[in-house]
Amino acid sequence: MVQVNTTQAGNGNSKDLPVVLVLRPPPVLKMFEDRFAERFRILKAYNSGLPLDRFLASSPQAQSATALLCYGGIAMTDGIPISGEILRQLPSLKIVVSTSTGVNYIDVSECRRLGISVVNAGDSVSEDVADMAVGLFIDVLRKISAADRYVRKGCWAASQDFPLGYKLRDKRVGIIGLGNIGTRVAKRLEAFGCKISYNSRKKKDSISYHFYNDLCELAAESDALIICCNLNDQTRHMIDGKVMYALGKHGVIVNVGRGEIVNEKEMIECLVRGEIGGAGLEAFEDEPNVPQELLGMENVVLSPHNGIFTVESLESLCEVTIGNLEAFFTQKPLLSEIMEDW
Ligand SMILES: O=CC(=O)O
Repeated sequence: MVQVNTTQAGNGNSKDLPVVLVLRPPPVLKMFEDRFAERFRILKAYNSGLPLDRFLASSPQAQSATALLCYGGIAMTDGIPISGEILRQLPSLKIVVSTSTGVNYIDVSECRRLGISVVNAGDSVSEDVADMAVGLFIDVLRKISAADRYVRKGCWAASQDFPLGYKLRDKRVGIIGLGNIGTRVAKRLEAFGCKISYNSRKKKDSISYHFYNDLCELAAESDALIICCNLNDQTRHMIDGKVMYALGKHGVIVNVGRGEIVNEKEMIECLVRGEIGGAGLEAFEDEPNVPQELLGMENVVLSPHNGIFTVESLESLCEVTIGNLEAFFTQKPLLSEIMEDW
């Protein structure tokens, strides 16, 4: 039997509170621990001093926990995949609360089979991720990061040439995944005078943007592809060399989804051979390891998967996470349940 220290700041009587199991603390829990601790008893597997398997098997509290709070797929952090193996070790589990939007690190079909609900960050961080996508795109076209390096290195003062950028207006942008984030990227870029088309699982009847079922066709008709979709078995490596070849020599790839949606090796080959024009990336296949080749490319803008990390987004993520947990414990409708397969 393992007793875990669940002592929480600002909580004198945590024993009466509903238990929430945490394997690794999500950034939002670290930032707002007091708010969580006022409402829930956080069962901190990471404080047990035991290997996870042993802790889960031997802790009566873990065995009776109905809610699991987790995160994953976001760099600068070290989330744990919520595999079928972990789920099967938690016989009382009824809900998995993800503080990430992407739930590719959760075995969602096993959750369904076991009757466990899954909720994610909902729409709480979409605005900021959309801003990041647009920011990366503008940076690639207008070379803002490259210009910053140029000034700092003294190249301006030394009268060295700086290459021309490209205008944003009139660019044809193909959005891949027109959900909460993709829709916002589209709205923002429309305001800049871009022409929007999209690809998603199915055509959306209420949307007037041109829909392409075929990614190569979308790429051939676009100056940039902005990846905003989920990672799943259908989308893994769907942006490959063929799609990039269709995008063409001036084409730009922006990825604010997950690294594995792009075939990174083929993207690097295309960039090296000049088969695409540039990339703005905040997601990589093996985060936080960014391939060495990308580090030296002036036409590539890199960001450490930090699209959601603003004060405001973490605040609203805290609200939706606590809201989902409270709804679950009081048998009210969940705020952001994942309804279909991802
Ligand atoms: O990548 C960010 C998220 O999934 O929330």
